[in-house]
Amino acid sequence: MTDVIQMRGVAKSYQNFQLDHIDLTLPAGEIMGLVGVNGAGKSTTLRILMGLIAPDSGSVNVLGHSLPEQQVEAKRDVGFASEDMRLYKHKNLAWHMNFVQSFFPSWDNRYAQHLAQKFGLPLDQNLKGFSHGQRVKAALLLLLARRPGLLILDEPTTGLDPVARSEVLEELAEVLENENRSVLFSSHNTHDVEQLSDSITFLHDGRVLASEDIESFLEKWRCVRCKGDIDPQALQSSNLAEFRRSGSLINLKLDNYNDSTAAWLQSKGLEVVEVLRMTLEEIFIANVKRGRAQ
Ligand SMILES: Nc1ncnc2c1ncn2[C@@H]1O[C@H](COP(=O)(O)OP(=O)(O)OP(=O)(O)O)[C@@H](O)[C@H]1O
Repeated sequence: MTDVIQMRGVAKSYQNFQLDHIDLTLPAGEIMGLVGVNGAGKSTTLRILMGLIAPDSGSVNVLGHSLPEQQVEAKRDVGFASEDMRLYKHKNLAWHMNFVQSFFPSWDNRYAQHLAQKFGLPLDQNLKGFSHGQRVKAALLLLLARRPGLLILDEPTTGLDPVARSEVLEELAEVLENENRSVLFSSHNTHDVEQLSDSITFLHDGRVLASEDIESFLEKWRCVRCKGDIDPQALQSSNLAEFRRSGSLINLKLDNYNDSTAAWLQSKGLEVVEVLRMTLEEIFIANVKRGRAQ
């Protein structure tokens, strides 16, 4: 399988922020969520991939094209949507469809009509009268109908109410399920990512904390409740993300949990009371806490 995105050692410094040697790989046909809190560096990473920002160092390859040298070729087959993508409020959706079609020979008009119907978008109404959710859907339609080989979406669900968010996600999930699409999208929200993605990259403070398929994350992380008294220093391990006393219990958040972990805890004098699976949100927070401590 070929990779549609390869970033190697990409760095970018701003006055108060540093994107720190980012390695990112997206295999063809996969959907990856880039998750991080505000200011983690998600937009900067996506903008570097679109050739909108030049990195200070490192290499970037998109759809087999080296950036920035071959960005014209790369962009032809990439659909990029971000919050600052402007649609013309005084034109209707049909006008926008014609407009995009005139630039992209790959435009699929039947598919565009199908999506307009599916998203419930009127073709003849000026976008001024569209709700925010309708505008997000219109922007997605204009991207998807170009049938790009790679979609890069910067926080596609930001600013949507819960109902519109769930509609956009459901429709996007359905559209993507039926197509062999490669997608990289950013989000603050692990629930959005869980619905859509095959894999997740957690970004924090300009660094990649972890990057894996969702199943692996869910398999490897556990919250372990133990009885006993122990100095946290005695449990120091790169797998321990959190140590918290709660009454007579100790709560541990552990990465790379396996059969030998309980035996290891017992050897430290702890009695394992309960082992719980963690949600992706809990795993994200544990990753951030561990990242801060390192
Ligand atoms: N042109 C710039 N000049 C200086 N600093 C910048 C510039 N662009 C971004 N930054 C800084 O880089 C950091 C990362 O910003 P970025 O927009 O990539 O984060 P993000 O993860 O997308 O955040 P959000 O979720 O809030 O959109 C921020 O601290 C921001 O202030």
